[in-house]
Amino acid sequence: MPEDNQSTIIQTRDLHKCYWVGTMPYPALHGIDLEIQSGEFVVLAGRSGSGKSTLLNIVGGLESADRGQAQVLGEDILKMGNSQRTGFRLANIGFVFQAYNLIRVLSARENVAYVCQLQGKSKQESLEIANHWLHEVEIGHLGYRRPDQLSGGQQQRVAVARALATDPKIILADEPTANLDSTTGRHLIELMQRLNQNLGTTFLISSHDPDVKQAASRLIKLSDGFIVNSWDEETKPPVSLAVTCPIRNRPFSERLRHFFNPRRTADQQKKQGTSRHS
Ligand SMILES: Nc1ncnc2c1ncn2[C@@H]1O[C@H](COP(=O)(O)OP(=O)(O)OP(=O)(O)O)[C@@H](O)[C@H]1O
Repeated sequence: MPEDNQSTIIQTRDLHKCYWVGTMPYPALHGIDLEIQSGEFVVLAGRSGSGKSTLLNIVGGLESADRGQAQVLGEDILKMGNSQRTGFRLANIGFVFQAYNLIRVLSARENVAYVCQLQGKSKQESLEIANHWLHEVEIGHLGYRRPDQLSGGQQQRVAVARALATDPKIILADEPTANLDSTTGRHLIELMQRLNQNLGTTFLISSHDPDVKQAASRLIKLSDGFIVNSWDEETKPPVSLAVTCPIRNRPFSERLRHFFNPRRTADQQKKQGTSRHS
């Protein structure tokens, strides 16, 4: 059961992220303040490009941010070095991706066991854990099949078993039903809900899928990199891309350009920001 005394398990403050393609900035997040309590089943909704994956990736320690804080289980994940972050992820966070991301040459149970071996468990113990979780996600009988011998829904169940096998506090799922037909997607989300209720694992899921949104204990709406209360709410234009995309995070060529002609860079960014929101 979810913990009665909920505590904040994920918290971000003023989180900014901008991607660069050559000299063009692509702002993704604008000052995101997020709070997730342990045991919640939260869905991040928003149209394509609204920043859902970016937010999940930063919270999961897969990407850096330009500015702000991201506390996961009380630790500032943005301040960790690479190896510390990898260890933290392995111990505390399970990932489920839209494209399953299974290792093609390994069987379902080997795929699940692999993450346990990364945690330092023996092969035998890891395979036993894998069997347990494959049964939990109702495909225990398919453990010896490779991913290409499984349906999309079955592969995603393997991915969920793999995410759970390390006994994480948090599962981050990026569009987990996007490649599944609606019935299979519904079954998967019901399974995730059940696991959330039985194990108390916190789920943060990004999705466009109405069935997933329906299942949420809380829905967070993202629009153009902002959290909004309703889809009608106008998002603030990224007036200050110069702030969102700090100089030190820009590509070298862009830093040089800015150094020689800061005005031109600001104008270029303003134009870019205006065109994105016009
Ligand atoms: N690697 C990248 N390089 C450049 N721009 C990127 C990159 N990744 C994301 N972006 C941009 O950042 C913004 C947010 O993208 P993100 O993938 O987080 O959105 P999303 O809501 O997850 O979209 P989708 O639902 O299509 O997966 C978009 O404008 C996108 O084009």
